Amino acid sequence: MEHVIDLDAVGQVFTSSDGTRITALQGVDLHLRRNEFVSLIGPSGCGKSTILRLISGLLRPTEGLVRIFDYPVTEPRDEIGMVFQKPTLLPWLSVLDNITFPMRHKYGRVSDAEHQRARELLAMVGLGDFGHKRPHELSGGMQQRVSIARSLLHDPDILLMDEPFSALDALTRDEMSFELLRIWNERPKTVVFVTHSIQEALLLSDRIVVMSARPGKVDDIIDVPLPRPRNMATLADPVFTQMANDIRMQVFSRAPV
Ligand SMILES: Nc1ncnc2c1ncn2[C@@H]1O[C@H](COP(=O)(O)OP(=O)(O)OP(=O)(O)O)[C@@H](O)[C@H]1O
Repeated sequence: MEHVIDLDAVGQVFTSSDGTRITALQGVDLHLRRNEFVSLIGPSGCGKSTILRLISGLLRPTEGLVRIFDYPVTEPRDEIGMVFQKPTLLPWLSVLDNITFPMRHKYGRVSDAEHQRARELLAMVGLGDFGHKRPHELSGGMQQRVSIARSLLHDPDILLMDEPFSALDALTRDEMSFELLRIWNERPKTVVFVTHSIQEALLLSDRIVVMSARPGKVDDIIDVPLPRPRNMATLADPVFTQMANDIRMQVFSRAPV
């Protein structure tokens, strides 16, 4: 099985402003396959976002090795798209210009083909008629759709998503999960998805990485055998309910009191 992302014995120690050393990650081994959907869950501060930053090349590990397509990660790369908790759109640009902004920023220009692709992506996330609007004219869910479209403009092989739906209301959140599954189905890629929601992780993932409290380690990697395509009926599947309970017990039993 081909690995797209490899973390070998990765450790991360931060030195805080008062000189205290914080071991955020210790001995993390992770091997993620092409086009699989993997969620990271675990208690607050166990290093989930740190893992995304290491994969993205925004951070270099203090121990061990991070590789993408077998090459050590030394800097941010074009094969990777990122979506954060907040949509981080530029308020003075139109929705379409927000989507093409990273290209314009990096290469100084945006080709006609990229403009066309931006319009297609906007249609794909259900906002075909909103390209000329400004971000403040859109709801939170719509803004997050724009940031997903932006992350897909250069058709990355890897999509890193850091609690992308956590700022949304429960209904929009479910809707966005199904939408993400549809997009992932249309444009398969390796997705690493950080969430605090066990349900969200189960609904979306092929595998769930359960992390233990700081110093963050991989506690368990759980295969999710639920059939695809997943939909509303998946939420009522007895396997879903049982797994959600089991994982909840596992996470709580490891969390610091
Ligand atoms: N730049 C930094 N300097 C110092 N400490 C840091 C830095 N970045 C992260 N940390 C610490 O490393 C630990 C892991 O942080 P990280 O944000 O990866 O956790 P997380 O699991 O994503 O947390 P949450 O679920 O609350 O978002 C935390 O204790 C955090 O305070």
